[in-house]
Amino acid sequence: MLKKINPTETNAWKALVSHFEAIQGTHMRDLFAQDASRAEKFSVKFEELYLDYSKNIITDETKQLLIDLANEVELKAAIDSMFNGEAINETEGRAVYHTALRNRSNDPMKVNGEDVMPEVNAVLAQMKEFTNKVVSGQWKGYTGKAITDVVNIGIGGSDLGPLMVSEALKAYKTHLNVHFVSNVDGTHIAETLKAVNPETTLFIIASKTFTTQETMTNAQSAKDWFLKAAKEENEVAKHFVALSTNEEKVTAFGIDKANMFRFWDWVGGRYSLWSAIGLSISLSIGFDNFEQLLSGAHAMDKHFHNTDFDKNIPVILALLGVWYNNFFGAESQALLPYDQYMHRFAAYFQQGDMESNGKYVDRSGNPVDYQTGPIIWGEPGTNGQHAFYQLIHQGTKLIPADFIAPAQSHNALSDHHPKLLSNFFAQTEALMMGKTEEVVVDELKAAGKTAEEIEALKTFKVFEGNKPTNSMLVKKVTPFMLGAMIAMYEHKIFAQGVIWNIFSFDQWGVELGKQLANKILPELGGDEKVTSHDASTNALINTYKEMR
Ligand SMILES: O=P(O)(O)OC[C@H]1O[C@](O)(CO)[C@@H](O)[C@@H]1O
Repeated sequence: MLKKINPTETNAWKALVSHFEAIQGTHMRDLFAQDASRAEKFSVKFEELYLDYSKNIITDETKQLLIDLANEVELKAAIDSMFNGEAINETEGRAVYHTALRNRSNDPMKVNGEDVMPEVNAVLAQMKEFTNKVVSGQWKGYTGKAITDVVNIGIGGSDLGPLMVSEALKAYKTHLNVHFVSNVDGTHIAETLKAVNPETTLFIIASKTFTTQETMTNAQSAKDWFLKAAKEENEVAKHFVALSTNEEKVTAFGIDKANMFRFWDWVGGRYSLWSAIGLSISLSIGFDNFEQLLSGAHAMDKHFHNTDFDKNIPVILALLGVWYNNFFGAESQALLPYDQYMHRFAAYFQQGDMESNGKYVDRSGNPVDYQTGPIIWGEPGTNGQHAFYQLIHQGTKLIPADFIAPAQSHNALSDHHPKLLSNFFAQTEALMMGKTEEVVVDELKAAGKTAEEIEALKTFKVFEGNKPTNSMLVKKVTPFMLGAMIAMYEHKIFAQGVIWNIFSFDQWGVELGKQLANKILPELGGDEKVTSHDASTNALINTYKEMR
């Protein structure tokens, strides 16, 4: 079980409060000038990943105090609890064991005294066999044709992970075209169905609970569309498979249990891409590559579990996040991949982070009086540079940003990649160094501006700098490396949740909206005026009824 320690009552937190006062006004420019070993000291290598966190507003003392904080909240014991399969998701009474799904060592991992590895391995074997059959064309549709298209129907954790990974690893794509339908907006399924042929399309219904409104609605529409062509209900078995923990609901929907890929309640939705939920990934990049993804995550799991905090990448990222979130008052965290294939990475971690750490109640059930999870956002570089970087450079908000890039591109066209990376390096340098008034004035003089013009312009051209960034450079975005990076952020989120004394693995905050939608749905039928809600909601519903 996780200890219930209020972080703000630790000695380390109190020391960090004073240290923050003392460090205010320190510029990273000066920290670099004072210490030639700074980049070396504040960087870590893991496999073919290099993390440079020297462009943060930290000193040796900051780092030590943050590690003291991690020790005082007993982070190491919490990590052990997770890896030991304890029911650390207390409000749902469940273990948090996505690490077992990628446990390539195959050493026993137990929940309630029972080794889960035989079941994990059995589902992996089922996924392998199925993937190979579909990819090789051995699996036939109802008219005897091989599958060409796969449609994954799921939402949240049953969509974002597979979608993000399939996009990030497109360079490893099999011949199958994998589509993702999540939104209950009929446009999503309708547009997808326009592009596929019922004879050659496989539908994957991905839902842990198999009760989610969006997924069940889309699945039913897909089934209706399919049966319009195939006519016979028994053909469904050749075109529909389910990924779920709920066998009863799967069979009630009409999917044969033989076509069901199981997972377990100790796999959280937003941590499920490593489970059967990853079937669309396996079909999209082949099972061997899916296994590589698992291996990368497993390597990061071992690093997180066994490495001292001062070299532990997820812990370092977590502590830096706490530093800005709780002491500098930063409200958000940007994820900026300089890799077009990773264009859904930030969207994926919006769920991963915000559904995990968006909590205002601590582990004792009391409201916290400090900030918890940040707002996660981001877009791939260089697009972001031409959109929102202005605010990061010269706005009034502090936005810590993670820059991520591969040294080797999968598409080494002429000089695209050096140009892309020159932007990455330039941005992090500019954010840190800024540009002083002195330099601005010199530049304006050199450009032939008059003293008057210089006076009028100079303040607009000054960059304060001192904007924190982490830089992650990987050799190449391979399945292994992507697996490692995803696991890295998963563990960062967990470590932060431990520090903030919150439960990171439930998501009660998504329930109220679902309940109300279920109440409102029947009210949208008929023409009578609705009066059962607040005035605003009544007016919206009634105006909708007039307009439809
Ligand atoms: O896989 P399911 O059960 O359909 O749930 C989908 C998603 O809905 C949520 O429960 C809430 O949005 C997520 O945690 C989950 O990933």
